[in-house]
Amino acid sequence: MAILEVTDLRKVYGGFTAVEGSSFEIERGEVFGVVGPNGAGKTTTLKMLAGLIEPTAGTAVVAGHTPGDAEMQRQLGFLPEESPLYEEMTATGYLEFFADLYDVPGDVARERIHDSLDRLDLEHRDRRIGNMSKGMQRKVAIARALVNDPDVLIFDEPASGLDPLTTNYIIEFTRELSDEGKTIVFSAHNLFHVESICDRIVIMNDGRIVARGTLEEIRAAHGGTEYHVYATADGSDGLPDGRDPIEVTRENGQVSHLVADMSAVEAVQDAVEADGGRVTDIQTQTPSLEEIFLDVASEPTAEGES
Ligand SMILES: Nc1ncnc2c1ncn2[C@@H]1O[C@H](COP(=O)(O)OP(=O)(O)OP(=O)(O)O)[C@@H](O)[C@H]1O
Repeated sequence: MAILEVTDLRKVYGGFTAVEGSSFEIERGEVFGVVGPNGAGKTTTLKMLAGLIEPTAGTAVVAGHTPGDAEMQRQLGFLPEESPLYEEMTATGYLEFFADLYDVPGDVARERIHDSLDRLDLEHRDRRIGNMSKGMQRKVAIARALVNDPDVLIFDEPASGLDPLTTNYIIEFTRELSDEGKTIVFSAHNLFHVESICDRIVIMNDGRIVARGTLEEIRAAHGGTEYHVYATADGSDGLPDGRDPIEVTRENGQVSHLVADMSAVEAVQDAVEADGGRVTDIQTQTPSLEEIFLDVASEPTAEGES
């Protein structure tokens, strides 16, 4: 069952449309990625989901509640892209203060906060936040999104600008939260992270969703998997009309035929054998999310869906 339902969400700032007609559903327990180039409308979308900005049109429903309603706030944890923290407070003091705002009983709050900070490997918890490094501050901000033990977490760029070790902790922690059943909406520029933890994604460009689905679905819709058929002979002349390989290259006496599907692989095999050769290897070539992203982000935005 969808825990988050977004229908025709739109945001116009003055005369400028930042988000145009976004619709998607997120299932309970999913890690859902929102990716796109700078200015695509990711943060605006996430803030509308979190009830921090009012949509111009459309609706976002989280666990049956509309953003801003008190019960929805209880079910939601939001990590903003840039999180101003109270610099004079210690990490634990700050987190206890936020837990109190959510009416979390003191002993439950302390245990929850220490558990989150242990798992995020945050040292020096009684240091003033203003004296903490950027990575430490980000960990405190993540722990803040968890003080009310929400079912749905919205993480806007959780690991941007952090060193690889801290980034790794944060990505691994996000994965663990998902394993524990949390639903996570996640925006990131690092597509490797998106690829490694998201179940489904939407790619936004100029305020619109331009691709959506699992990575496999998106790959299939944008060229999909291609196959390299390596052989000792070039059978491409013997292929039936319309079955030409995408590309034929020759290297070190081997001929490589690049083709788009398994039936084309079989056609090449038959043609190579008819030419007196044999197939020596078949390898798949799948486009990375980065390649697809560069492709769809450079296309003029004409929404192909919803
Ligand atoms: N308060 C605002 N007033 C006017 N325009 C805004 C406002 N907030 C955002 N925008 C514009 O809306 C567009 C989408 O911004 P948004 O921050 O959602 O993009 P983003 O995809 O999160 O980008 P980034 O990856 O750079 O964080 C941008 O052109 C931005 O300048």
